[in-house]
Order: sequence, then structure tokens, then C-alpha cells
Amino acid sequence: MSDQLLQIKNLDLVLDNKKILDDLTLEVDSGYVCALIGPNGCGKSSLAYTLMGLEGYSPSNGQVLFKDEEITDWSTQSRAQKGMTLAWQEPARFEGVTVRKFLSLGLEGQEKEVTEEKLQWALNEVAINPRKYLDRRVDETLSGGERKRIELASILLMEPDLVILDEPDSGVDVVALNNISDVINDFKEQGTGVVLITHSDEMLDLADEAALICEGEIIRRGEPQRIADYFRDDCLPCEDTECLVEVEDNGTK
Ligand SMILES: Nc1ncnc2c1ncn2[C@@H]1O[C@H](COP(=O)(O)OP(=O)(O)OP(=O)(O)O)[C@@H](O)[C@H]1O
Repeated sequence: MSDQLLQIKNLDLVLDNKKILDDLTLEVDSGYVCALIGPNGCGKSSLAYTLMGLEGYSPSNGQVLFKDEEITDWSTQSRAQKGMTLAWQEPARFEGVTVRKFLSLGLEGQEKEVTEEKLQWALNEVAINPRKYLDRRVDETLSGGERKRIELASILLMEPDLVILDEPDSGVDVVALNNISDVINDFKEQGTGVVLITHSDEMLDLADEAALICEGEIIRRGEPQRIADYFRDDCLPCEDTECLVEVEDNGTK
């Protein structure tokens, strides 16, 4: 038995004959926030999709263990039932259902009671006024930022064991950004493990650890601001593969 909630072991992913994830190993504990940072196209979202078992994202090598069970070949639905959730960079629209129904849908099959009080609490956490929004429809009349925040409220209510947040701060305003920080702290308090994909320093401050990904490989892990400084000062502008070679030569990988 391991006390790690999520264990990713030597994961390789190939898409269109291109190696997207390369021998990637990472662990995430309950109530722990692990930030994934790195340049555009380095493989962060692909890792999220692979962890969730989305179609087309089957690793060619390696293992994913969740709550001590190997789930590498499991369907997305089975992973979700076991307590793993992904909040998308571009959240899905459940066209037509009310926000109230949308929030309750995420709890179907769970024993948790959906009280009016809880629905209101979750919306308030993401700075959405329940009085104005609970009976609105989830459709194109909601802005991208509103949809994103409502989706986060829905995940908060689910109390998953692990949540993967793919750029939760993108497209939201400054006020909502503070609320998203609060939501991440709520997840921590619930004991939810968080994989946080981000480009933002504010979000990074909430993380217990950061992993820097380059070309599908984790090249550094450690204290978030230290890893962010390394990324900013030593990686950018990227000198292509030379930096990787240097890191490996120094034995500091
Ligand atoms: N289905 C696919 N087929 C082929 N290549 C893909 C596919 N999906 C993603 N890629 C490529 O995989 C690489 C990693 O993409 P990914 O979206 O995971 O990067 P990212 O780190 O999340 O980037 P960003 O910071 O821009 O969101 C990119 O080079 C992308 O073009």
C-alpha cells in the first residue's frame, strides 16, 4: 500500500507518431496541490487527458495508479466513478439545463444530499450570485468565464478525491481569480488532491510543489516559485533542446 493518491510511472504518450509524453513520473497526495508548468505545447493538457483516459490518449508505456489501483486502461467513466475529475480549459456546455440542474447532475449516483444551501454556497465560492444564476440556462448566453466558474462550483460540490484543473484562471477576471484561489484552498481542505495546470504566478502560489515540463518530460520539480524562476530565467527564451542537455549534463535534473 502507498499513501500517494495518484502515482504516474514512466508514462509515454505518442500522438501522430510524435512523442508527447516522455517517461513522465509524478505523484500527488491527498490535499496536495501539484502545479504543472511549462511552455505552450509541452504536453500539460495531454497529460491531463491521459490521466482522465480520454479517447486517443492511451499511453504507449507506463502506468497510472489511483488510490492504489492500476487504472491505466480504465475508461473515463470508471475513473470518474472512482473519484477523479477534470475541469477543462474550455468547459463543456450542457445546453439548456438550468444551472441548478447542472450542479445537481454532477452529484448523481452519489449519496450526497443536494440542499439549496449547498448549491448557494458553491456558487458563492466562485463569485456567482445564486439568486441571479440558479435558474438561468447553461447555454451560449453565459460567458466563457461564467461557465468556467459554474463548472468549478459543480466540481466543488462533488468533493472528488482528485481534480485536474487545466488553466482555471484563464479567461476569468481579477475578482474571480481571487475566488478561484479560494476554491483551490477549499479543495485542499476537503482533502482533494489537485493537479493544477497554470501559466500564472498567482495560481502557483497556491501549489505545494511545481513540476516543469519540457517536451513531455519533467525536467525539474520542487518549490513552486523556485521552479517558476528557473523556467523564466533559464528556460526562456527557449534554446530548443540545448537546455535539456545542459540540465542532464549537470546532473541536476
Ligand atoms: N491529437 C493530437 N495529435 C497530434 N498532436 C497533438 C494532439 N494533441 C496535442 N498534440 C500536440 O502535442 C503537444 C502537446 O500539446 P498540449 O496541448 O498537451 O500542450 P500544453 O502544454 O497543454 O500547451 P498549452 O500551454 O498551449 O495549453 C503539442 O505539440 C500539440 O500540438
